[in-house]
Amino acid sequence: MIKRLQQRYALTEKGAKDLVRAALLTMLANISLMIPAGLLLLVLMNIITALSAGGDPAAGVWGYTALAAALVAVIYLVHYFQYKALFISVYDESANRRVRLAEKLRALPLSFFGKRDLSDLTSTIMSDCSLLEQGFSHWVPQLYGTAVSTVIISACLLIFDWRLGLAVVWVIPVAAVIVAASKKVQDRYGTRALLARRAATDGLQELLETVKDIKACNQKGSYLAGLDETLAQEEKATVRGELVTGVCVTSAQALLKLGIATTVLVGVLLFASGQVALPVFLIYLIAASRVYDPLNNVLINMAAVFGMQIRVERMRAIEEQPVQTGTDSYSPDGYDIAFDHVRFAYNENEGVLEDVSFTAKQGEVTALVGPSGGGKSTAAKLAARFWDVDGGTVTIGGVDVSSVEPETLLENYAIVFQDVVLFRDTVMENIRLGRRGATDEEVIAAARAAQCEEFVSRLPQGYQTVIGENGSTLSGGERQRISIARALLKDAPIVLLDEATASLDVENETAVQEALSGLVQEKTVLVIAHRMRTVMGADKVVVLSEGRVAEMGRPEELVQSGGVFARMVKLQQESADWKLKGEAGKTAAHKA
Ligand SMILES: Nc1ncnc2c1ncn2[C@@H]1O[C@H](COP(=O)(O)OP(=O)(O)OP(=O)(O)O)[C@@H](O)[C@H]1O
Repeated sequence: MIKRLQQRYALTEKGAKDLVRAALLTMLANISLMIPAGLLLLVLMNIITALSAGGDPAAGVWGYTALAAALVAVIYLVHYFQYKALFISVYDESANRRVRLAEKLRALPLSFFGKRDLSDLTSTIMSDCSLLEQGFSHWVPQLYGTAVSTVIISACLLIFDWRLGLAVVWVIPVAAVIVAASKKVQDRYGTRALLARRAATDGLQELLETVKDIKACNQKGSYLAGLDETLAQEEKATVRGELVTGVCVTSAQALLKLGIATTVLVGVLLFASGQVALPVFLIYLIAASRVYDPLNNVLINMAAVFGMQIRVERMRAIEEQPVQTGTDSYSPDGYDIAFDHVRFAYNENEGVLEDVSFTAKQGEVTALVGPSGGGKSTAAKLAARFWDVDGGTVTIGGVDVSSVEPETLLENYAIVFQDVVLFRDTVMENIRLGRRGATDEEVIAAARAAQCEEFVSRLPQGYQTVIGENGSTLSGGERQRISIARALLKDAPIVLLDEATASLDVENETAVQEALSGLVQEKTVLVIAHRMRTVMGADKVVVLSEGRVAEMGRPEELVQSGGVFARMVKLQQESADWKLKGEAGKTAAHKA
């Protein structure tokens, strides 16, 4: 049973055991609430017997009082343990689930994130986790616990007096059949509402991310009309879902109320014909409401329990994703990066790299150049095992990167990407990310070498200034210099630079180039650069065009050979002579 619960609700073994414990304690709590009715019956029967025999109706009052006090203590204890089982252990499992999910996301390859919508992932991590937390503390144990306690109490009621018992319990299986029969419909409408809500969240997130471009393109009206439509669809789907649930649940609840009526009817008939005593009749009336109360609660939450399954599936889909694994320690022979007949595609049948072979030697700068979309960034990312190749191998000092655990592998890489990621933290901490544990002096030295000093000194609190989300308070060039400082601080044997100096002005670029020359000494440097100034200083150029190596060699040799590279150099020289010219309100490119 534990295994089945684990599978059904994506729980750990401990989580499943806690769920069973919580359900058992809920069952006990429900049953314990019936005990006062039993005691009341006992007291009433004794009083009636005493009165009819002319005895003292108050006899045994102290005994009953002591029994009642003991029962209160038992009920309190059962509810105390139920509370602990429901909330404390369920929240433990929930915390573990979140940590497990975060660990999993950390270990997943980038290909996974490329295929998943970010807002969908965020909602799985945030809202699905919260909903499951609520489900396992408020709904699921109650569902199972109430199901068992209802069967037990119903059996007792039927055994004690089957006629009154039947009058109370007949509605329960009928209500259960209504709910079970409506499960499919509730599932269908619940899923539609969830998908519509996701589409609305996606739309809102996209709006927030792209509001600048939408305004710039003057598309606010048409974009908002589309978003309005998505929100209207969500509203419609949610209302329909609620309506279906409402109809099913209210029908089942109304039926339960009918049970009280049949109990009264049967009870009055039996009492009038002298077949049951008044206290028994009254106790069945009390028992009826006690049985129906927890059932009512379960019915209210039934739709939510049905809806939980979709979220469990989404959670499980993430948990079952294959992760990139590998050894935690490796001993490469130097740090040459070698691509050997590498084949790679992001999506099936859409090859990006085909039969790519080249070596970036340690102590040299290897420049990847070529037309846009040729596969330069992809090759650099494969070198750091952001993705795994589909064919061939990528090795570092002779060790296949796919055999090394990604985090261990990345310890040997300093990477500067085109799209710099900064955190809402101080400049100091943003740079320290390059090497945790670096002293303030080391951070400042790296920042100086990356030409950050000049703009940091202008910030209100210098290195302690908190920069906005993703460095929004800094210019593109400043963000990139922080990223270079990080790489300098890391001082790793392999350096990957993707258009590292693209956002810098000429003056800063020269300074940063100097800093980078210090960084790259004795290292394996793979640089992606469109600017020929950067490329001509490289030891080796690999021209990637349409995913294949078109040419390879020293830059001067390639210029001489008159191939693709020579053509690129010529084009860049020509483009340096072009300028924009405004003419009668029109701006056009003309050759000067
Ligand atoms: N995450 C991704 N998912 C799917 N396709 C991608 C992804 N990243 C890149 N591509 C595709 O792979 C091809 C190579 O892209 P890549 O970024 O490696 O080229 P590049 O030579 O670095 O281009 P650029 O010089 O413009 O940066 C392109 O067709 C691109 O559309």
